[in-house]
Amino acid sequence: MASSTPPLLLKKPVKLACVQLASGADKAANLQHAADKVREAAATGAKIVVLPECFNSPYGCDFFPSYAETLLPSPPTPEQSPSFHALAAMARDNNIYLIGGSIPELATDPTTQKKTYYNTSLTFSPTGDLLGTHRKIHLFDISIPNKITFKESDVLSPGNALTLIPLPDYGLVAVAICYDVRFPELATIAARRGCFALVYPGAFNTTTGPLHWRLLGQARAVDNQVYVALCSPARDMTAGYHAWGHSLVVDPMAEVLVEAGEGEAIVTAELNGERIEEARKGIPLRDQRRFDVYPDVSAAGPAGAEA
Ligand SMILES: NC(=O)CCC(=O)C(=O)O
Repeated sequence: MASSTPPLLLKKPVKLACVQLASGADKAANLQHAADKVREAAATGAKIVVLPECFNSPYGCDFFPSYAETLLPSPPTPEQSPSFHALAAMARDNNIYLIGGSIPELATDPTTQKKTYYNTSLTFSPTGDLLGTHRKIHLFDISIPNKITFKESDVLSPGNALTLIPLPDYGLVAVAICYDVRFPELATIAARRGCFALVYPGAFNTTTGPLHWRLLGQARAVDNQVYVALCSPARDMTAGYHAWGHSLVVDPMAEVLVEAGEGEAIVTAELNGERIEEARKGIPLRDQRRFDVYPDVSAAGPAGAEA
């Protein structure tokens, strides 16, 4: 009997671009600059374009409330969320899938008027329709003496759902944000549910960036035999937070296909479903797992609230 070949997770090859964007304090200027850079990225032939974490504001707890936008009910009005409408237009005008980095989100309880803030990523289709929303699940709370202390949870609340977004032309993509990359279970669950790529808008810093950014990108790729894209803001030494930069794309064998420096840049890579299948045939982890010895983290639990 002929053995059946599994369908490719990525239906056809696609160019993905990470836009390592320089942003400042002026939101309108940031949105205009993002639109210019997304157009430039699309002109390279990229059909999936990724922006960085907090692309429309400086990154920091002091900034989240004043830059936050209301996203629900969806679609918001242009007054509630200029960034939502700017991202939708960028996707539509360039005929691309746009993984729109992240923005601070404000959710106001209609009964109590209590305000809750999230770090939220929006993904749009080439027709400008919202395909998925990810609220950062793992908040960036760290303290490394004499180096860096950061506590997103002082202001932000965590999201509670893994996000898998179907891109009709290509397949499923998993979107998570920055510190989420440190949690391998999240990536593994997304990969076992069939994504071809794990995409993380991020903003690592100059202490952990050199040690962990590339390593984590490669680790998530080699663990899961999928593509990984990490997209950072450009470094700005005049800002309060110094982003690491080094946006990159890693292939399913953990080879870094492309990596930016610290300044503004657009990096692109071709993703091909055959590469995922080759990696999985050559090193057949998927057939060798020992769920009789350890549990399958993707089998149970509440993590599955997809886009
Ligand atoms: N914005 C973030 O989540 C930063 C994460 C980070 O720098 C890390 O070391 O993790």
